[in-house]
Amino acid sequence: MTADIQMARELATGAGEVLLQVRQSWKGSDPKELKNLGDRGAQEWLAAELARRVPGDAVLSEEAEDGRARLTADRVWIIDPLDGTREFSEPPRDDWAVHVALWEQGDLTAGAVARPAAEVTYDSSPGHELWTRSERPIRLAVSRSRPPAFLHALQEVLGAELVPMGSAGVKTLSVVTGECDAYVHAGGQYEWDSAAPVAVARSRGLTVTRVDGSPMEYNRESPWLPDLMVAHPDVVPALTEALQQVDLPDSP
Ligand SMILES: Nc1ncnc2c1ncn2[C@@H]1O[C@H](COP(=O)(O)O)[C@@H](OP(=O)(O)O)[C@H]1O
Ligand SMILES: [Mg+2]
Repeated sequence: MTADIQMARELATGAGEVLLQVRQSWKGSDPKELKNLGDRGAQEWLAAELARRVPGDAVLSEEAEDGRARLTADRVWIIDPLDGTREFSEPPRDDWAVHVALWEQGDLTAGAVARPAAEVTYDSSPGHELWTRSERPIRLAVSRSRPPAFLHALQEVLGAELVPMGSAGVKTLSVVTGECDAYVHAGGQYEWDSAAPVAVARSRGLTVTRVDGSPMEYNRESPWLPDLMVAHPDVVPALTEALQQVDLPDSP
């Protein structure tokens, strides 16, 4: 494991501990307040750790203003301090995550996704064998709160099962573990929603592209990165064909 992957892992896990404490000590009744406390607590802890450990690196975070410095930086940490904010605010749900990725000169070079309430952290270190797919209907991970309309069409074309859950990180991890065969999203997301999950998924031998088959690219001027496909390689031909038959949302 490289030092950067180790650091991504420590940061994701550490922010997860902060989030668990926030959830445990919360005595309020408005879930919005819990969401805000979580977003802020994890962001503050991650920002302080990054400033202390790698003061020369740039940061792109869902919860901080986007400075231009990252566009000329060699190293950019792309972080989502709390992905699946909605699920975080619904204890005891555990389908929420912390995303920490590192982009260096054109590509993701490290990433970790923590699922604090499930007590697991996955990272992008090499050496993990891809799981073997057995014959079964294709299982697609899908947002539990706002499933994109095209997924129902995709489900029909493929004869697939939809598996609802919160968080882009958790959905990607469901493909990493073999619970699902693919996670296909379109219609809106940002770089921080997918960077760390994509780094982990690639390291496990999964296929990761935009829904049109083009590569996922990070640290672009606009952090808007509205679609992705993470899939076991065995289902990619069927998925690609099915995607051509459904109406995908426009990706501005
Ligand atoms: N249409 C859309 N536009 C912008 N962001 C979206 C989106 N659909 C999903 N996301 C983001 O992707 C993450 C996973 O969402 P979901 O669980 O519904 O699939 C959430 O991140 P956050 O929880 O960090 O805001 C959510 O905000
Ligand atoms: Mg997010």
